Amino acid sequence: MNAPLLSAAGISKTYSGASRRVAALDNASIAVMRGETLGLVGPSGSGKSTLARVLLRLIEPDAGTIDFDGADLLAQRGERLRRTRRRIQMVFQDPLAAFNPRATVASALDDPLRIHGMGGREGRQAIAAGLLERVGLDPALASRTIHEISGGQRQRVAIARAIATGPDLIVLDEAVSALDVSVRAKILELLVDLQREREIAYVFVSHDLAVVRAIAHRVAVMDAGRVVEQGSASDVVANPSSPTARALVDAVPRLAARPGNS
Ligand SMILES: Nc1ncnc2c1ncn2[C@@H]1O[C@H](COP(=O)(O)OP(=O)(O)OP(=O)(O)O)[C@@H](O)[C@H]1O
Repeated sequence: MNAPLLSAAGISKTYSGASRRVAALDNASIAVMRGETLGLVGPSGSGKSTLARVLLRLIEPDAGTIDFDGADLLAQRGERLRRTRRRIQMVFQDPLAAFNPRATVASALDDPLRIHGMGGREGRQAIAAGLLERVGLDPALASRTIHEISGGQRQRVAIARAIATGPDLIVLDEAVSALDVSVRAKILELLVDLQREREIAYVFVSHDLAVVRAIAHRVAVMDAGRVVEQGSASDVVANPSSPTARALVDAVPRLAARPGNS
């Protein structure tokens, strides 16, 4: 069997505030294969976002190891880490928070290309136009500000920015949760198409099991900072083995009623 693209093992993280300590991750482990989508589900506060941010090296864990494509991710610093960052991108729930709202779409796309030294100024403009087209946006949107486009368009720009550097992995944290149902379906379709085209792996964090069921090959179920169950998306939905997964499935009657739907 092939080695996973990313494998995180024994990850623990405690937040220490002035008055209390929160064990957000407690010995959590996941693995993601190249080109696959791992759905990360669990109740509110179970540690999904913290684990996503640990994978992106936005939060340093207290314990654990992360292997990314055969290298120790947590040991990487400086130029070595910068090169890896190009290969692990992110899309978050609220693109308004992720972008400077007064920046133009063109500059939002130019940033990662410039930072990673991809193309000269004109080359980057052409790449950005191609990216916009690929995510289903009119390249004429390039001159608008992030503030001036719709939520669905913003999320497409976020996806364009994420794929700009040719990543192997994109971590998506509630990336479609704020979108209405029809826009959500189109964005999920785009993500699936991009994955097929470019063999990108996704870690797809969502509180919505129905959405995860639609996009993920495998699912990891989190509770209280631990991964309590991992399996194929159809198995976890049809035969949840942990009380946490059972509760998530029961909360979506439509899913429980259609276990054979794969
Ligand atoms: N910066 C922080 N400082 C202190 N505690 C935090 C911080 N971020 C998260 N926590 C706590 O850590 C735990 C895990 O939070 P996390 O956001 O990772 O969970 P989650 O599963 O993503 O939740 P949700 O689905 O509600 O977004 C929660 O108890 C949360 O209150």
